Amino acid sequence: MGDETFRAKRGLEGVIFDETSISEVLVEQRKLLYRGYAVPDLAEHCSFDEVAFLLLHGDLPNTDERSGFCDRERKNRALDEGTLGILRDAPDGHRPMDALRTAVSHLGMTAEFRGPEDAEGLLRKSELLLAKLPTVVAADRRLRLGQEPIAPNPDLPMAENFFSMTFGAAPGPELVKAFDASLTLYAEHGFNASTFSARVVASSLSDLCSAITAAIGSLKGPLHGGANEAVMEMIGEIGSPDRAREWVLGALAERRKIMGFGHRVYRLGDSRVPTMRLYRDRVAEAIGDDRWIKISDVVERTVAERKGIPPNLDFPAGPTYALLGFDPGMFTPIFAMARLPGWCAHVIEQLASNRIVRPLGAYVGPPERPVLPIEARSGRSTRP
Ligand SMILES: CC(=O)SCCNC(=O)CCNC(=O)[C@H](O)C(C)(C)COP(=O)(O)OP(=O)(O)OC[C@H]1O[C@@H](n2cnc3c(N)ncnc32)[C@H](O)[C@@H]1OP(=O)(O)O
Ligand SMILES: O=C([O-])CC(=O)C(=O)O
Repeated sequence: MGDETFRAKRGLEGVIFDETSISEVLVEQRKLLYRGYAVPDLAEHCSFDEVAFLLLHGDLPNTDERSGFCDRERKNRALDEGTLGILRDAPDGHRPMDALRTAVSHLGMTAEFRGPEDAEGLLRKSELLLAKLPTVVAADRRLRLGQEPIAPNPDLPMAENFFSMTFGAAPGPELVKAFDASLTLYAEHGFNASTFSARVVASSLSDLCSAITAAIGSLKGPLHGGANEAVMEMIGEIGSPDRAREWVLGALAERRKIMGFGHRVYRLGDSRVPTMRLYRDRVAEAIGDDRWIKISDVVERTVAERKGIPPNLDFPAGPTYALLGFDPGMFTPIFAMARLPGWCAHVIEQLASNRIVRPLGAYVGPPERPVLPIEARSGRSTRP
């Protein structure tokens, strides 16, 4: 053991890393507040653009602030040729999250993203990313299917424009509202893995696009944002409600994790699930297809009975996106579009009172030993 001898907090469980005024998770009450506002109220009464403004600027916008914010968002949606070229040249069979991560990394080199990263510069660049991420996600989806990207329509609000760029048209208002509410539910969640990644990168005084690139890489994993895709893969594999119980019991017997269940912070249940479930059920009813819900219900009951573990937001969100017509590869990129204002707010907060993030590790490797000449070394393969 070296000097750094102490018990490691693996996964940083229970560690308070810093103060934040962006969101508050009230575990016992199963509540989540964004800057003091209850998230189900925001999902019901506000659009995602207002929530993005709230996270980035500190409070809900008034009418003038909202119209200025939305005008800038509509004006900045288009991608430069270079970034579109990255998407066009992406290898066949690529993962959509890889395309998104690479596109954001590329955007960071473009002229639009140059300039100082003082408070004003960070807000300007955060708003640019907010406008451009949906365009990247929709364009990549169309190119993957061999279709030409559809240009953003500045006459449409954010959610309608995203449907238009993806499918050519937006569905009815009830379905658009369900999608928009899901973005609000995904927008921010404290010091989760991807947000923490963004803050770590920002803490070395790197730059916003590098921080967001890292966050996207972290979100992609199935233990975090990638779970919403994995949920739908599981439901698809189960196929019908009468196979669901057996499938779950088999997976648990093999000690496999059931995607969309469990949470590091919410041991009693994810505060966002009831709201997402409500919108999922509305979408299923509007479409007249409750297949995924019936399977989900059996999965949820079986996991509760055998493990006592409640679902997290990804569990109802996955089937909602499938019902809205998105392919599973788009689910985690949609999560990233939604989480973008949360990530940017955290980078801004980190830099407002920065200290480089540099924890310690408890060394458990070999003690000090001499460097032998190469002929005298036993080598790894012969080591006991
Ligand atoms: C929006 C989001 O990002 S929410 C998270 C999305 N991720 C998922 O849905 C992936 C599935 N869930 C998981 O892997 C975990 O619950 C995590 C990653 C979310 C949390 O991980 P941790 O806090 O480290 O919990 P950990 O993995 O130690 O689980 C504690 C116990 O519950 C069990 N457990 C936790 N989640 C699950 C699950 N989904 N299925 C089955 N068992 C589970 C573990 O096996 C462990 O049991 P043990 O003590 O008998 O070994
Ligand atoms: O908080 C977490 O660890 C994961 C999560 O639910 C989120 O990022 O929305």
